[in-house]
Amino acid sequence: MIAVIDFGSQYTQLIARRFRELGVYSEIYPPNVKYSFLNEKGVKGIVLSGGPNSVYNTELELDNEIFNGDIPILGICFGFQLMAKFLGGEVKKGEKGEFGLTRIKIVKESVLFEGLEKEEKVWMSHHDVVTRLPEDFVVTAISENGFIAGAQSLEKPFFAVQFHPEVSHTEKGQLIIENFAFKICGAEKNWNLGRFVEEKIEEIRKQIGENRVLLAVSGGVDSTTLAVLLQRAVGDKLTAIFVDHGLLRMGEKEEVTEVLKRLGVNLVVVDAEERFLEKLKGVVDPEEKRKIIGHEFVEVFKEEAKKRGPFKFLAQGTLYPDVIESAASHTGMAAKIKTHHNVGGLPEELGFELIEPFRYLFKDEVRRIAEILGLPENIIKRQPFPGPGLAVRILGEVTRDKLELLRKADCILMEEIKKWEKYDEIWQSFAVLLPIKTVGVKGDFRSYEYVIALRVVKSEDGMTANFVEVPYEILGRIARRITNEVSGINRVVYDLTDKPPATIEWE
Ligand SMILES: Nc1ncnc2c1ncn2[C@@H]1O[C@H](COP(=O)(O)OP(=O)(O)OP(=O)(O)O)[C@@H](O)[C@H]1O
Ligand SMILES: O=c1[nH]c(=O)c2[nH+]cn([C@@H]3O[C@H](COP(=O)(O)O)[C@@H](O)[C@H]3O)c2[nH]1
Ligand SMILES: NC(=O)CC[C@H](N)C(=O)O
Ligand SMILES: [Mg+2]
Repeated sequence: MIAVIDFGSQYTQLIARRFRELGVYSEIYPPNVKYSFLNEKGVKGIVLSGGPNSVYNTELELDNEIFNGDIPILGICFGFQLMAKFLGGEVKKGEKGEFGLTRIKIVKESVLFEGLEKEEKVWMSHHDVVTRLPEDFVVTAISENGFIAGAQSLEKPFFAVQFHPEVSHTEKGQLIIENFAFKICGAEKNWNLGRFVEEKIEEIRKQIGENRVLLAVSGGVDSTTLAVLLQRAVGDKLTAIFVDHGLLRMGEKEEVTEVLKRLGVNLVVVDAEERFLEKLKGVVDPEEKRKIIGHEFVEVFKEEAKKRGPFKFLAQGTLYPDVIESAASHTGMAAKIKTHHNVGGLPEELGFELIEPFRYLFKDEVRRIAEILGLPENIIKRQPFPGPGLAVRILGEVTRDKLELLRKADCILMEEIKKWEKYDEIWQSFAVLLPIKTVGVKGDFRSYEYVIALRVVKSEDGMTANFVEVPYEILGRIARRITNEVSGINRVVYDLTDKPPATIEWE
C-alpha cells in the first residue's frame, strides 16, 4: 500500500486514484498520522500531497519519524516544500507564481524521471518556492523560470517535485507515479476491485461479529451495491432502511422498493414525509436545508433502531467526493463546498458506529464493484440522486405544491432524454425549480408562473463536470411539454455552466 498524507490539496484523491489505476492500493491519511502506524500497516511508500497553505506560516503535527525511517517518500508541491523545511532547507514566497502548463528541464538522472525526455511539459500550481535544499539533497529538475522543480536525497529514498504528476495535464505524470511505485517503493501490482470486495467482506464480517447492522439505502448505485456487499458479509444480521422523506422523484419509492426486494434485501420502508416537510417549513438557506435533512435522517434511523434493534452499526454508501466537498477529510485543511447530508450533515451524537466501506472510492469504482457483485445493469447505470433529494432542487422554501410541480417537470425531462441515443453518456439530468415567476401568455391569457431550469451534465466522478450539448430539438420538446403539461410553469431555461465554477446541483 502507498499512503498519501493529505495537506488539503484539491488533487489528493487523484494521487490515490493514480496508484490504484496501476493496481497498487493507496489510502489517504491526515497529517498527524504516526509513522509507527504506517510501518505496521506495511506501507511501501509515502506521498506528501500539495495544499493551499504555506509551510512558513503553518504549524503542523507531522510525525518527524517519517523522515527518520526508510520508507520512500515523494513530496508533491506543498509536500516538497514541507520536506525541504523539515530537513533543514528553506522555503520562501517566490517573486512570481507558476500556474498551469510549465516547461521543466531535467538536470540530473533520477529513477523518478526514467523514461522522460530532457524537457517535459508539466502542470504547476504554486507561489512558494524552495530556495535552499536540505544538505544531502540535489536538484534533479529546474523550471523554465529557474525554480527548483525536482530534487532528491543522496542518502535516503526521498524524492520531490514542485509540479503535479497526478493531474492529466502533466504529460508524463503517470510514468512518474509508476516509477515511484515500482522502481522506488518496490510495490506490487496486486490490487484490484475484485480483491477489494473480498477483503472488505472479510473485514466487515469480523467487525460486525454477532452484532446487527442497519443500512441506510436509497436505491442509488452506492447504497444498493453496499446492500449486496453487506448481505454477502453478514447475511440476515443486515436490515436496510429506506426513508421516504417526501423529497423523492415520481414513482421512486415504488421502484426502489421493488428493486431491493428483488435483490433479496431485508428492507424497511419508512414513511417520513410529514416530519421532513414540517422541519423544512420556512427554510431557504441551502446549507440549513442540508443539515436539517441530515439530522432528520439520523433521527429516523435512531427511532427505527429502537423498534427493531439493537443495532450497533449504521452503514452508509458514502463516497470520497461526499467527504471532500463536506471538508470532512480528516485534515480540515480543504475548503468546504457544501455539506453532504450523509457526512457534514450528521449530528455529533450519532448513536451508532459508522460503516462506510466506499468512503475512499469514486463512483466509477463503485460501479465496477456493482458489476463484480452481479447487480442488474439498470442499477449500475443509474444516475446519482442526492440524499436531500428535490429539496436542493427547489431553490428557496420547499412546499408540497412546489414539489408537485418539480416532480412533473423532472419526469418529462427524464422521459424525453432517455429516448436520446447518447443517454448513456450522461452523468445526471434533472430539473430545478427556480424561486421566481415570469410573465407569459397562455391561450390568450396572461400567465405569471414559475421557471424550470434543465441541467444535463457529463462527468467522470462528480468532482468536475461539463454541461452536455443536448440537441435543440430535444430541449425544445422538453420545454414545450413542460409548459403545456405542468400548469404553474410558463418558462424553461437550460444551464450552460460547467463545474467548476458551478456545482452540479444548484444548492
Ligand atoms: N432516502 C434515503 N433513505 C435512506 N438512506 C438514504 C436515502 N438517501 C440517501 N441515503 C444514504 O445516504 C448515502 C449517500 O447518498 P447518495 O445519493 O450520495 O448515494 P446513493 O444514493 O447510494 O447513490 P447515488 O449517488 O447513485 O444516488 C446513501 O448511500 C445512503 O446511505
Ligand atoms: O448523497 C448526496 N448528498 C448530498 O447532500 C449531495 N449533494 C450533492 N450530491 C451529489 O454529488 C454530486 C456532486 O454534486 P455537486 O456538484 O452539486 O456538489 C452530484 O452527483 C450530486 O447530485 C449529493 N449526494
Ligand atoms: N499546490 C500547492 O501545494 C501549493 C503550495 C503552496 N501553497 C504554494 O503556493 O506554493
Ligand atoms: Mg442517491
